[in-house]
Amino acid sequence: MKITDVNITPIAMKDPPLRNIHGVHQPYALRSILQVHTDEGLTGLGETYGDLAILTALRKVAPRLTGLDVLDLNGLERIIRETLGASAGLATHGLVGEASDEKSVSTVLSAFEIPCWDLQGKALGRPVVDLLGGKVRDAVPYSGYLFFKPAAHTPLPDYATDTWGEAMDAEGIVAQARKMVDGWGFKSLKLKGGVLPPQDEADAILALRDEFPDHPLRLDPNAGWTVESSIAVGRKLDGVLEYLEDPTGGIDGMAAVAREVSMPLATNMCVTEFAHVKPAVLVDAVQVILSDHHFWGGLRRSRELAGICRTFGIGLSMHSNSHLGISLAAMTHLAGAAPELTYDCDTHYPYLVEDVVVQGVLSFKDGSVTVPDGPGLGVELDLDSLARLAEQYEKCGFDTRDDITPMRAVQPDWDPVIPRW
Ligand SMILES: O=C([O-])C(=O)C[C@H](O)[C@@H](O)C(=O)[O-]
Ligand SMILES: [Mg+2]
Repeated sequence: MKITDVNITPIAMKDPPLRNIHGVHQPYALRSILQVHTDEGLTGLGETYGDLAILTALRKVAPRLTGLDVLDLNGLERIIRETLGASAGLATHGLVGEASDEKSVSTVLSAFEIPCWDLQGKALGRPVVDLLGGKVRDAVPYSGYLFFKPAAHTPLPDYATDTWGEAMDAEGIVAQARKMVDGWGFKSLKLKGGVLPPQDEADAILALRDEFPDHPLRLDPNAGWTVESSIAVGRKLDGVLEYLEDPTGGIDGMAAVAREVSMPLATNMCVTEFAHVKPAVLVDAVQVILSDHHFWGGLRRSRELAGICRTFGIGLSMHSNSHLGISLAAMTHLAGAAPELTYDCDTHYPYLVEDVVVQGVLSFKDGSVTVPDGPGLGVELDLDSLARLAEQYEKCGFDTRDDITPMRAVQPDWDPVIPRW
């Protein structure tokens, strides 16, 4: 089956004012939706970041894929490397570690690899999870992702504010967690930190522990703390956290914290490509790696990462960014076939109010998503929704994720310094 044509559609989806170390989410999050058409009349779906630099790279690669066999993933990688050249360097928003040429290649590779898996599954009449070796679980557990947030964006966007309300202290976070747990059934909780002083965030975790005595808890300040602050929080939360995620920056910084705290340290910032694994292992910097097929190079590479984690006794979890149903399906197939993945995966999905896939296939029950059993990814594009979100992209006025500028609308002297505390 050969690729005949590729459509890449940038879309914008409404997104609540979620806070993080950089600032606050814009009122619209951007994604690129890929439709890869073939000479057998089948179309494969994909979803990745919508930032202009990535969109430009995708558009450069797409015409060169005509004639490629959808099973030839090595050929796909070769074309991408040839097209992007040695200086592929796409800037990232910084919350997933440093940009690099290799990471850019991996990001673009993943974007096209997912539709190829979708096509392979559709051609065989089998779900992607079967192509990855078969199910090790019928449903993939996700964790409830908590964010400090104001009630509304500043300035107010042209749509109604979200239903989550304000959560700028421990009480607000517990209320948000209650909604997540009661509404979605999540069995574990992750708090996005780096917003309040570390001791206040530790207090929010302790409040969550009181309210949810049996839920594994995680805290992730995106490298917002010094080594000293990280150790202080780690000691305060001894026995409370399932893992502490990226408390501080860099492999050496994480190693210094790891030596002094009892809980595992997790990362989606200091080990984000294969070249980072060896230096991290040598100093035992991280005990859990959060995979993310979007920047680790797709499903095949994510399986390789899982094998490396198994080899070195490193735990495997899964990272997320604001995403839609195509990505949720890909994440669920991958996790559904990965025995190494023993932690609940991250997802931003509860914050989503609109999607490009036909509803009904992907739903959360008891915090888990059943692995779709239709051919390929098992999800179908809703063309009307795609057109509406594409129009929203044209009108929204953003072409790149930027959490700093909207923060300055609230606090003009905002300085996104890392580490902050
Ligand atoms: O685990 C993480 O670091 C993330 O999920 C990064 C995201 O960009 C998150 O910080 C967000 O959505 O603001
Ligand atoms: Mg993280």
